[in-house]
Amino acid sequence: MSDIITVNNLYKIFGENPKKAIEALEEGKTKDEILQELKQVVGVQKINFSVREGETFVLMGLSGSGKSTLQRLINRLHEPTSGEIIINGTDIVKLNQKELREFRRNTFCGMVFQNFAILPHRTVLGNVEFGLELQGVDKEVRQEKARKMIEQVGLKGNEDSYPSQLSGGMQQRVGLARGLAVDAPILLMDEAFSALDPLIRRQMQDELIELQSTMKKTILFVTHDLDEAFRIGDRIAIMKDGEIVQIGSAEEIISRPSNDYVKAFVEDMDRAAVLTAGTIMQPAKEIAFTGDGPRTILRKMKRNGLSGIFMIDSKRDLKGYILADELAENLKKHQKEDDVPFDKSLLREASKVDQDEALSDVINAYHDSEYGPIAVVDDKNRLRGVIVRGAIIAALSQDPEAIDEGKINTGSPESLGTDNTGEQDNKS
Ligand SMILES: Nc1ncnc2c1ncn2[C@@H]1O[C@H](COP(=O)(O)OP(=O)(O)OP(=O)(O)O)[C@@H](O)[C@H]1O
Repeated sequence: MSDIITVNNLYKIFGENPKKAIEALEEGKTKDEILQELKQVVGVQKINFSVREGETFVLMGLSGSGKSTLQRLINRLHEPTSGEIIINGTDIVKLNQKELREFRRNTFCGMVFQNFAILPHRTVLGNVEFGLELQGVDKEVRQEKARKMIEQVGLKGNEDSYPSQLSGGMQQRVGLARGLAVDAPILLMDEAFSALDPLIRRQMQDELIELQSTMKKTILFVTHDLDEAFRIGDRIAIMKDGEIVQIGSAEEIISRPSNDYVKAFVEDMDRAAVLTAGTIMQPAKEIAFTGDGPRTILRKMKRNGLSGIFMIDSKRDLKGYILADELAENLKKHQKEDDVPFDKSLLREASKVDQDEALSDVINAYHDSEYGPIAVVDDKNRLRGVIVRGAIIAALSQDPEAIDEGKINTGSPESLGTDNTGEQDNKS
């Protein structure tokens, strides 16, 4: 995916003397000190990031952290104090007003706001076609597009209703349909779902994810809600005092917060719902191959102190799990033979999860597993890694270093249930 928006060293100072404020920032003064001493408000500072085409990129932060200011700079509703904003190869800071109008029309779908900002005297259809009308699209074409979009957001049958006849959730669908109907690559959403009650809000988030999977717009979404950011964002930029303090996927931010501020922020998150099997797995260091003889496999296990081992074929296709005790028992029966083939009845079904499955699913798989480690596979059943009990505990214990090191935490959380896997856990 190529970058559609690139922002370089962007500043926005509100006040009469922005140059002085930027100098003070460079000297290390804080936003508060600059407000006190210079009476200048730092909107955003030292902003550098890129958004990829088709990505849902979320600006997240507390009130006053600068997220709305940053979003408004991106379509130049605010004039930057300094810096570059390159969209599709054009530095929009350099455009004159006429060029800017044209550029906006072809680039932005318009904005979806918290207060819906729909026109009260227009019907649903009239509202949804409005953006296309501004673009100068013919009535017939725009109404056909608008009707399609109304259907996609689940409002079919309400084309002729007026906003006052609709619930909050329905009004926001109108706003969303209006934004999405416009044939432009970037959709800006500012706290779009914040006024909705929690259940409807979640529904709208799900629908946005669903719509986005077919529409593939680039969405720049502002929210103060971390749950929302993590649910819908491919990547999230966390802002504080006008600065971006971390950019990453939900998993990256949760498992590796860049500083104490972010760490405190994500502490209350439901980590089990956000981390995936792929994030917490470790490489499968010792594996048995289908061509290996049983003695070789047993030697491998003994050498590494393993009580079980996964077997794969030459394409890494996962074949099953072998228990050392059972293999040793089986080999005793063939002590005097030279060339013993591997007895396929020793191959047990491996406990496995897909690499994209959430930690909560991994925990369930662990519960159901009879013999310990969980294999992590891709969509072709190829072995990608293993998850041992210690990694699950480390992931739940909010200790990023423990995840890196696969460190065992001796505290056994009830959520993992009975430890029927004994010593084999950390050994595959
Ligand atoms: N037009 C303006 N004039 C002066 N200061 C402004 C203006 N707009 C924003 N600010 C200041 O810039 C800073 C960032 O504000 P901004 O609205 O971008 O934050 P936010 O993270 O979007 O917060 P919220 O969620 O409350 O909207 C704040 O200190 C705010 O007071």
